[in-house]
Amino acid sequence: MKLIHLYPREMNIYGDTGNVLVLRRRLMWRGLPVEVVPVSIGDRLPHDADILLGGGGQDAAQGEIGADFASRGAELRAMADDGVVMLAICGSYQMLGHEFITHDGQRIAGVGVLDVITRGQAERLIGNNHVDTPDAGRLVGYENHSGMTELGPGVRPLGRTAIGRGNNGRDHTEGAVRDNVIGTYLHGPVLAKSPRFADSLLQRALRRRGADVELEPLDDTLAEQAASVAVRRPR
Ligand SMILES: NC(=O)CC[C@H](N)C(=O)O
Repeated sequence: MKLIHLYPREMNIYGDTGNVLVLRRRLMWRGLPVEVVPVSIGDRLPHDADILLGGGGQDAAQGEIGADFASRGAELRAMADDGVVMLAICGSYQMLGHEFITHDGQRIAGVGVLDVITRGQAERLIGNNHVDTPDAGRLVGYENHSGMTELGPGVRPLGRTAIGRGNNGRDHTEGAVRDNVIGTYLHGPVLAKSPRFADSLLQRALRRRGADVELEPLDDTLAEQAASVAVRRPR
């Protein structure tokens, strides 16, 4: 498996890089070969990627990578159409959408992989959050964003948020999905406390390669204990 880690320096708040480590480790535990390729400003995007991961960032960091990210639009859309698995957290989620207008009016162009648009507001949505997905278990994480994201008809929500504020604090949706592309506001890193969801990403990537094997079960007792403590925390 080839994992692409987008902008590891600029887009890594609340330990989102942990998502890369979790996937890498879950593959290694099963004896499956894995390579992680960091892609920063100006680097070539490998076209044989299986999974692409991007973390959250401050508005300023999103501005810094904005032009470089936007220049990769055609490549990223082609990869998404080709079934590459993508997990984009918060700032990267916003930038996979059509655009992000920051709270102070700066327009950061997105790449239109996800049919969502985001506008910043004065109040930030902050706190613990979790969502139940229909087919990949519970995601447990933490949100902190000024951007309010509205979903278009080209995506479906990742799940419904009961306690958190999710995409926009209004419609109880959290995240967005199309094909194998998933965006979410959940930091944490989210995959550390969502082992079933982590495996569902690996399973999608293996299936796309024609290796529709069942992943060997792992002992996720600690991750599940951490998740059950986290969901009982106050928001
Ligand atoms: N946590 C994040 O990635 C924040 C994203 C964006 N800067 C916002 O505030 O909405």
